[in-house]
Amino acid sequence: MKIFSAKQIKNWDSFTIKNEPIASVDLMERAAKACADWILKKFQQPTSFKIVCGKGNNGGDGLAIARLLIQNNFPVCVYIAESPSAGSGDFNINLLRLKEISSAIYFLESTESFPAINKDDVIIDALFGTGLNKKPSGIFKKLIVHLNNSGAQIISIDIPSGLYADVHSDGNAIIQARYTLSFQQQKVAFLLAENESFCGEVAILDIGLSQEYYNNEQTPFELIDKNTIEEIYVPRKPFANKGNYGYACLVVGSYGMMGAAVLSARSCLRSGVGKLTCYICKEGYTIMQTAVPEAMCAMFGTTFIKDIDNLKNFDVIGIGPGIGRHLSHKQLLQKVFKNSKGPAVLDADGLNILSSYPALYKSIPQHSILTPHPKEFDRLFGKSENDFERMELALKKAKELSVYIVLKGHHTLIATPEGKGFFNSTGNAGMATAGSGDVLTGIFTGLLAQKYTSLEACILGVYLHGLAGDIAAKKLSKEAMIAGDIIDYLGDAFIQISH
Ligand SMILES: NC(=O)C1=CN([C@@H]2O[C@H](COP(=O)(O)OP(=O)(O)OC[C@H]3O[C@@H](n4cnc5c(N)ncnc54)[C@H](O)[C@@H]3O)[C@@H](O)[C@H]2O)[C@H](O)CC1
Ligand SMILES: [K+]
Repeated sequence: MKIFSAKQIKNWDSFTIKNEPIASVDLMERAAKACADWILKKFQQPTSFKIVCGKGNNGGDGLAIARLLIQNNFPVCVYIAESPSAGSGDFNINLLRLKEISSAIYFLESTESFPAINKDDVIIDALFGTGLNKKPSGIFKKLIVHLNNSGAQIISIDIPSGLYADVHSDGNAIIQARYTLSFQQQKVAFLLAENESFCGEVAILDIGLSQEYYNNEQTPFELIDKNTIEEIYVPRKPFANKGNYGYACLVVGSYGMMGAAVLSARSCLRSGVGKLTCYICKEGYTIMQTAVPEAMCAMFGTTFIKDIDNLKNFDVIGIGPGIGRHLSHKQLLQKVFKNSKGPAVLDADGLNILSSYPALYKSIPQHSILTPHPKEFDRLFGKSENDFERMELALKKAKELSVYIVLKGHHTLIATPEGKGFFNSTGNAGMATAGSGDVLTGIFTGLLAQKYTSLEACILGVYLHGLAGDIAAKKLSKEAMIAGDIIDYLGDAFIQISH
């Protein structure tokens, strides 16, 4: 699904009003109804709601939600943060509607008028939405701090007030929501780790914005969902043999780090590759042959891989998991780059070695997949001040080097050479465990060998990896699951996407 900017969302709103057509106040009612329905499912009597509104359309949503909750017999008090500017048209209409059924409407003009909040109250934050255009200051800033300090649960409408939807919210006072009820689609800000403490659990509510606008509007950002996967996944052919699914090579492991090698080899095989050879060190031979009998082994070096040959036989080479950092690995990388038939997969120490020799960047095979976590990314391309800056840098470097950068995180970002950014929607905190990156490298290598393009391998790979992790977490808990479990549930993940 495409992800639009705040400006595009405003245009989407206007397009829907004009073309559905629907009166803007009725669209606001639809949004408020979707929120009220969600709230009524979650909270029972005698929950008392304190609804804090600005004077824009986000505040208008808050007033309409107040009316709907009162009509469902909940105790509701409404607080409107005063400002010199007049309320928006739909805010004013909803204020009149609310006044007909409630007198518990208070205007906040100074800190003295801030309400006392009970820990059991539920606050609904409708102060600012996507129309936030400057840092909250004065009474707004103080109000945000007051609400955060109350200890009560906060439900933010559309976006936690104070947070910008698509740029870094540098030092802003921002609501720390327990839940965010956002309209129609995710916002880029929700997908970046730096905003984790503000958004809470995000629910996306469908308010029926125009499909035509969605189809025609261009945006660099997309959220990978089941529809994206359906377009990419290719079922196996009944008459296939192992030759149809490619020959992969993994350059992995060293003394003390054979676990990484085993994990990447197993996940590569579980991703459907036809044949796999692992280049490993002598000490790893018995380990690999015993743990992964389906893979062939070639030994080079004693405690670490020193040199390799015959790389031309392979459809794809993945390098990095567990290889450690040794001086001779520069030559190893050069050999891989020189002999790759097509794109390669670079991970872990493969990336760390690369970052020590920037002169090698330009010889990375076109459309290779680089899979750094934020620290590895910073080592490769320099430090970023915040997640938005890092995201922009990933897009810039992907274009410059003509590679796919898979920036790993809760919502892993795939930055493409065409300047697009795909966020993953599967995965969970249980996957923050040693070895889960090695599993991802194996999956990418296996998918590339099967002739998925680099973009397809990236999208399908991160989605399957996260989905297998989600299944593992459900069966085993986020705490107890380990990287090997992600591999064990890859089969269930394939079954889910193929039905
Ligand atoms: N997207 C949709 O389809 C729908 C969205 N709805 C809701 O509308 C808001 C966006 O409303 P808008 O009026 O454009 O902006 P806000 O309510 O976010 O507030 C803007 C308001 O406040 C002023 N302002 C902005 N920043 C500051 C600041 N730091 N300090 C003081 N004042 C500030 C600004 O000038 C405006 O006057 C969206 O989020 C949804 O909640 C519709 O209800 C339904 C469809
Ligand atoms: K809000």
